[in-house]
Amino acid sequence: MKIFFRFQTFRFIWLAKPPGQHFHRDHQLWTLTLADFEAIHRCDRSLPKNFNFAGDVLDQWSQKEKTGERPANPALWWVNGKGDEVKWSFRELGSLSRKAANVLTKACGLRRGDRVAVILPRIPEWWLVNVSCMRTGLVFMPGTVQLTAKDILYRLRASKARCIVAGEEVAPAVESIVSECPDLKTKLLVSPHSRNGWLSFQELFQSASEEHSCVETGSQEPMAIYFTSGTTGSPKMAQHSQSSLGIGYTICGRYWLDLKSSDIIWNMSDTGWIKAAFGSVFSSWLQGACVFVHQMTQFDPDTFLDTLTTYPITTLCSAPTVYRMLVQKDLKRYKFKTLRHCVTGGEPLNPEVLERWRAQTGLELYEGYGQTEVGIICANQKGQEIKPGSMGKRVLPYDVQIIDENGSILPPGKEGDIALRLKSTWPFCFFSEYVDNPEKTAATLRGDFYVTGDKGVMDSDGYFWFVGRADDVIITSGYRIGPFEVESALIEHPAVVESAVVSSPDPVRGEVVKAFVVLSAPFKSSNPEKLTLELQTHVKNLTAPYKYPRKVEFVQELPKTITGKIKRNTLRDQEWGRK
Ligand SMILES: Nc1ncnc2c1ncn2[C@@H]1O[C@H](COP(=O)(O)OP(=O)(O)OP(=O)(O)O)[C@@H](O)[C@H]1O
Repeated sequence: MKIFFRFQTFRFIWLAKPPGQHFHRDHQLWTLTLADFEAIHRCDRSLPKNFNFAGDVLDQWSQKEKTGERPANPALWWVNGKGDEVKWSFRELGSLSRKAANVLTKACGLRRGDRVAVILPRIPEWWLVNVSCMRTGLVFMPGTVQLTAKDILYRLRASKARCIVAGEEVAPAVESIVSECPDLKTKLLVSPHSRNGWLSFQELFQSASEEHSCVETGSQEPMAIYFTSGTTGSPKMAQHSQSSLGIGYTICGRYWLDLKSSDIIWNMSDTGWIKAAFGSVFSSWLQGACVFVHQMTQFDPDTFLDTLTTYPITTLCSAPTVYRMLVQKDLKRYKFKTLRHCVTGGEPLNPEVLERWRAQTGLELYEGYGQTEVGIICANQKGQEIKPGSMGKRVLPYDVQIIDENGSILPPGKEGDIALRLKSTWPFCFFSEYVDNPEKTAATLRGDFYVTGDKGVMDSDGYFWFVGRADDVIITSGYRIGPFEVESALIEHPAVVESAVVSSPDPVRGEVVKAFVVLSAPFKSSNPEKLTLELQTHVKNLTAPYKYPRKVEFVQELPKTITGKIKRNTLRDQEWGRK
């Protein structure tokens, strides 16, 4: 409720001023267009020397609003399910983020290039702080509110952050470790209440000026640091530039998300992950679309479906795990009047889930494949035929290939490492480096390629098929087995909600396939031995028989990262007694 009133006040202040009075033309306006950005992707045009997403993109949309060239669609539409709502136009976002920029530079004394850790839930301030970091040249480092004190300590120390912006959810955790972070100078609290030792964002914001000139950042200047999901180890700090994020998501916003300025996109990602930057900032705002946010603290299928039927959302972006849960419901009961485009990624999407989504909603599900480091690499783009189970075709400007251990390109149909060919220069939409970790950055290279660490196959039509993370591939009796194929076979059985397939030690074969299975409600009390046999026969009938899980364990849930990805390595370590 507090947030609502606060922002209603901002809105009132803004509307009380004559339109345009506080509009700033910071630099470069309209020297670059979306067509230019696409030309950069196609390598038909070089990167501009300077680029700033706030000045060169957001302020352009603000200008278009002024001249009526953009539909009357908010830039940000936030709800919390309790009746509170915030709607900002691009002009409002511009004016509010200039105030926030002054809070960061004047009141907090931060300087261009300083790193700012931002641990906020899905509240409008997250977008304000993000855009104000762009305006001031500060390096934005988001983290999820689910981080523990230990996680926060790791992030603050590794990044040498100068400032942390957080809410009350994590303030006690920050206080418990702050003495171990000598580089941290400022703690900025986003809350209606004050707290000892913290500056109050709300108070400083109220009195901050709207006058601010956007910093003229270089295209390759650092813009953000993203910690990877930590699916396979400690999160790595992938640093992105103004252009890698600010221009690099043009093609996928246009052709994968199929966005136009009249669209309203609901991207479910937590604010701590690059998927939030991708879907709720860059891809969408490059196209001038409205970003819809529901501040759900926990995913709840019923609230989710109500939201989708209540608001005029046109585009949905969510992880496969969400679609896996949704297809358990009777979706035919819901009318999604405006929804027309659904995408997913971050994990493999089982073909069974795609088929069930299609059958129940009449909508396609467009899968994309990407990484924090390099953005979207492959996707089923609008207009392309979808092959269920495939991640689609390569996305410009990437030249995606399957290579062997020597860096040689493998022919279609052969399994190998999914890799991106590097021309003479580092692609502009790549991360710049893993901060302070040149060895890790160098380890991603093999000959002329950047190696993703995933195994896959390309077919003769140029579609890519995910086999598994390189470490997840199971080698048994000389056969190589990708967990995804076995999991996809298992989920076709009505007893299986989801599963994780890993290697397990075996005295004869070295390792064998083991499946951890979460059962659907009607099968929860089945006889385990009988059901194991049934599932094994089912997999043998659907895939090459040697892939069937020799061991099956029924579990209540699977270990997952905060982003919802299955942590197969945890189960594998457990099997091999490595814990
Ligand atoms: N459509 C997809 N199908 C299969 N796997 C996917 C898909 N999209 C993403 N992934 C997986 O997610 C990985 C990228 O995720 P992210 O950048 O969040 O880091 P992470 O690899 O999960 O974490 P860490 O590097 O810390 O272990 C990809 O390398 C791939 O393994």
